[in-house]
Amino acid sequence: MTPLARLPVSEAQIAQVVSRFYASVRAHEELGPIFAAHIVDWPAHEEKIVRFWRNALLRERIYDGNPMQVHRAAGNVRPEHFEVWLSVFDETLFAVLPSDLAQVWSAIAHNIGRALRYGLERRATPDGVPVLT
Ligand code: HEM
Repeated sequence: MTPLARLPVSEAQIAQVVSRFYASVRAHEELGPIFAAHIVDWPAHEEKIVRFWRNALLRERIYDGNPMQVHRAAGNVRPEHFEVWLSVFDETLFAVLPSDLAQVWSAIAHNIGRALRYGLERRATPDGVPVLT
């Protein structure tokens, strides 16, 4: 599959994954409080994330946010959280979707997670020089 190919996933499947994933996140001992510190309107958050995934997987131009900036600005999102987030996400994908589809979406999520994590690790200093810690 080329990087620009659309994944054979339906809008309904994306909505189902997002809804089930955030239900698990809300109940998760470590992730729950991180999100609770930011999200007051869960339906609005989930709608935004559905648009994010429809943009990433179906190439629909319906999300134009900046996740890198949002995660940096959140203040309580740390690089080590990505592993936990991705394991809950994988659990959700394989529970909801046929496994070949879950596999491909999972690989895409891990790539995005790697990029976001890298962005968090390279925290910029006031003079613009990244701190590589
Ligand atoms: C592959 C991994 C991840 C993806 C694809 C992802 C995606 C997103 C997206 C698209 C948003 C909305 C950005 C916007 O407002 O436009 C968001 C918000 C958020 N994410 Fe993530 N995320 C990931 C990992 C994480 C992790 C590891 C954490 C921390 C445990 C996290 C915590 C949050 C929080 C708290 C918000 C809401 C921030 C706010 O509205 O102030 N995310 N995420």
